[in-house]
Amino acid sequence: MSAFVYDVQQVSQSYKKGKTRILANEHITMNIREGEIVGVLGPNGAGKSTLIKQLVGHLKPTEGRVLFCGQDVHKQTHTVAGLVAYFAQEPHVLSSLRVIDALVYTGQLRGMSAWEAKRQALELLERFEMSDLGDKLMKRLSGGQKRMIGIGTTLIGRSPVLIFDEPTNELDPKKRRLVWSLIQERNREGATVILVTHNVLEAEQVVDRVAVINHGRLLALDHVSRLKQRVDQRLKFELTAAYGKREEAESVLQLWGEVQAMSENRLRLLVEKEQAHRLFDFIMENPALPIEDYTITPPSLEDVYFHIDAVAASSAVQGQEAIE
Ligand SMILES: Nc1ncnc2c1ncn2[C@@H]1O[C@H](COP(=O)(O)OP(=O)(O)OP(=O)(O)O)[C@@H](O)[C@H]1O
Repeated sequence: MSAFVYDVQQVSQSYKKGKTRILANEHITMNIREGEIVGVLGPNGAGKSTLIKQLVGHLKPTEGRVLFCGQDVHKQTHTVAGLVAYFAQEPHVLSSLRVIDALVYTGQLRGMSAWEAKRQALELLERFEMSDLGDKLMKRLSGGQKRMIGIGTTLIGRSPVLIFDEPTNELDPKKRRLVWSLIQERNREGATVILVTHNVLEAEQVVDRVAVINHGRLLALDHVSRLKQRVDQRLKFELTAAYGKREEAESVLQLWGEVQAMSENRLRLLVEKEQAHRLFDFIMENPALPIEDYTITPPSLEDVYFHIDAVAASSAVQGQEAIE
């Protein structure tokens, strides 16, 4: 058994579009270890889904190769299909089935008995609070309900590797939270998880490592905490100015650091760490300041995302390689 579940080696993919070719990914090299949750982030059209399709064997890379447990994905497509459950971005093909059958048949395709597949299907419907929809046709479900059943078909059968392409799109906050906790639950039971998401703030609570992709290139792959060390280490104070007093608050705060206006009465102040306690004292000792409240926020994965993107954009201008 290889140390890596996936070993992506110098993978590139070009699509033919009329007479031109689109380079969707370019020399991507990365690996996924057993038991981790890896998030794949990047803007629209960055090449995330292309990478996922290469991992599951739906696309054969134009260059390079993808190894699954040490062997080329394309030399063992049946094994990969049996071990990797994939939630695709596009609606799946089960639309003429009843909800319960979509789940049970998928479970049986993964080698479960009809009885066990039905048991797991009913359990999932209950977790989703969708037990009353079991007999409904898939095509009669709402967009979010369809997505939940799609997630159910990925989870049923307890595959050792789960790949989700934007699992929480279109879901209400309660369902999104449920999906993230189900993903973590399966991971605790041993599943390796790879997920593409635009929901950076929610993903931050769940993922171990993050791959940032843009223009088909891997810009970063690291643990969230290590990536955070790359961003601005100044503390971020978010302040609300008293009504109509934003400019007054701004002029006082400018003495302490860089002030950014976030909205009509919201300000962001970036302060060097060693200055922070003095700023606290200053606010406490001056109750007449036109500031209603404030919070301190540490760097988030979203800050990391924007930082990496900005560095890559300026490197591209300088014609310089941005990968570490
Ligand atoms: N089948 C295809 N034929 C031609 N071009 C394609 C095809 N699929 C994707 N592309 C192009 O390849 C690039 C990468 O697309 P991809 O779907 O991998 O991006 P993505 O990061 O998943 O985007 P999104 O977040 O919008 O889903 C884009 O420029 C896209 O237009």
